Amino acid sequence: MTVVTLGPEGTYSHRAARTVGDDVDFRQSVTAIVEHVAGSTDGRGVIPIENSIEGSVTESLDALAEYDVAVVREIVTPIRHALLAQGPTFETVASHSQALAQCRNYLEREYPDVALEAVASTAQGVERAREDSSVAGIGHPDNAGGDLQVLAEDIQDQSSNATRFFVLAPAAARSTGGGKTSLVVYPDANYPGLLLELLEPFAERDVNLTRVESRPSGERLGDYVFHIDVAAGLYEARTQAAIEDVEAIVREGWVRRLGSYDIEHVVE
Ligand SMILES: O=C(O)C(=O)C[C@]1(C(=O)O)C=C[C@@H](O)C=C1
Repeated sequence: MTVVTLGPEGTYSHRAARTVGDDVDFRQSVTAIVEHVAGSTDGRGVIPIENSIEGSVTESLDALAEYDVAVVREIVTPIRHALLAQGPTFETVASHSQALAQCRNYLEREYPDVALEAVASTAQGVERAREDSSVAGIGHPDNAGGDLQVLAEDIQDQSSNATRFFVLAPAAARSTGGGKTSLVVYPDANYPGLLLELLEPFAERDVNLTRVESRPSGERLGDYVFHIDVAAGLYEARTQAAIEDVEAIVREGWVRRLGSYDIEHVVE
């Protein structure tokens, strides 16, 4: 089975995808990965969802609201960034915007005068550094080699830096088994107490929420899509009952069950 993820070779997404399957294929954006999985019969995709320093990967959340796919596993992995370049002097640091942000304090302290360039992935930044001696990349240290040296390791601003990835499958592969469930809720309404109403069905049944994130719906200013994760499986009566209550509240909008899944911690 081919696993599609963010390329080129050497991204953190690639490292997470290798735990799903050996045959990895690359796309240039998270949206392209989700679109591929949604249109496949048996495809798998791995996308970053949330980082412990920088928070949500918003492109991923928006793609999950747009395409009908299933979440079948969560992978949590430590993110330990290295600074890679051909030599100690460079003018630009190129990396994924999440990685640049995760190393913000380090860069301000050690390289206050360099320009920052956001590219599609950490590995693409490393490629830029391999081609151009005036550019350094931020990425996994395993990307060093050839002309590229590791100038510094563990440059992320918090040593506990970690990212959650979702493993995606076509909607038909949705599972009700697992310790966590992800939902996307679009109320298409706005009135005082709406969010409280949406969360009460879970509290009443002792279902612990592990994440609530709001994203602009794109329809109009102040209109939101909510991404809700709970620490309970869809197979549980309490989860089903809570979601039915939410569906009754958002009659004008929709609720998408992304599925239930378990978490895997991948250390390297
Ligand atoms: O650019 C990469 O290497 C990615 O896999 C993307 C990504 C992200 O979007 O968060 C993944 C993990 C790290 O948090 C930094 C970048």
